[in-house]
Parts: sequence; C-alpha cells; structure tokens
Amino acid sequence: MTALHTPKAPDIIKSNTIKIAAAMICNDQGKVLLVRKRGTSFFMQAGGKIEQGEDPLVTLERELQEELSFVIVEEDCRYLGKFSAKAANEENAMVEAEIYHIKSNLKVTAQSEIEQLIWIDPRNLGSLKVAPLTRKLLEADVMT
Ligand SMILES: Nc1nc2c([nH]c(=O)n2[C@H]2C[C@H](O)[C@@H](COP(=O)(O)OP(=O)(O)OP(=O)(O)O)O2)c(=O)[nH]1
Repeated sequence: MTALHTPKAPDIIKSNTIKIAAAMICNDQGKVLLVRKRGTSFFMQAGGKIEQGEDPLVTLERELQEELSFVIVEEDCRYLGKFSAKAANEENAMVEAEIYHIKSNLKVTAQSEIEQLIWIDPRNLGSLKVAPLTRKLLEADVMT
C-alpha cells in the first residue's frame, strides 16, 4: 500500500497562488485609492485575476474599467514590480501581484462588485482593515 502524500507547506503555497494585477492609484495630495469588494471586509487595491497568458496591463485595464469606470492614461502609469503576500479573502492562499503605480486626480465611482472606495493617507491607516499585500506595499512606501 502506498502512503498518501501529505503536501508540505511550500507545495500548498505553490498550488494556491492567485496571480493578480493591481493598481496603486495616488492623487496629488498623497492619498491612495483602496476598494472593498462586495461581501468582503478587507480594503485593497483595485485589480483582479490575470487570465491564462494575459498581459497584466491588459488585466488591469479591464479590471479598472469594470470596478471604477477608470481608463488608464499610459503616461500616468508605471510598473512597480511583482509582490506577494497572504491572500486577503481566501484561507491558505498567497497572492502574487503585478503592481502598477497610477497618478490620478479624477473623481472615481464604485461600479459593480465594488461596495466601497476610499482615499486614504498611507501614513495613517489607523484601524482600517487593509489586505496584507496592500499593507506591505504601503508600509514599504513603494510609491516613492
Ligand atoms: N484586486 C486585489 N485582489 C487582492 C489584493 N490582495 C489580495 O489578497 N487579493 C486577493 C483577493 C482575491 O482572493 C483575489 C482577487 O480576486 P478577485 O475576485 O477580486 O478578482 P476578479 O475580479 O478577477 O475575480 P473573478 O470574480 O473574475 O474571479 O486576490 C489586492 O490588493 N487587490
């Protein structure tokens, strides 16, 4: 009889990695836009899952359009890099994110799956419930 293979921690992490593209949208006052998706409690960056073989910027364009009716202006958008953290809304999963910095002073409105959006001061998160990836990026001050 063959023994059942019990996955070790790194296997679990590898098989439960959610790949996303997300935006760090900042305005001239140094505020950052965060969203809270319907039925969830964490505030996070707008964005979503990258489809198989998709260019992350194409993912981000689609997600920002869907979530905020926001159209990316190429010269205001800068790739910051790939970052990972524990996933916010799922047990035992990691999120691996392609992060883009976007400068914008446009008034945005929550669409479809977005229940709430807020502009926050990244130096003063207070007791706000912020997703681990977003907290990591804000604390690392990746925008500067
Ligand atoms: N957009 C986004 N998702 C994040 C962040 N941090 C984090 O853990 N996640 C997690 C939450 C979800 O488990 C997953 C994103 O899934 P989603 O459901 O929002 O993406 P989506 O709109 O493409 O989803 P779908 O309904 O089309 O499947 O990544 C973040 O900062 N931004």
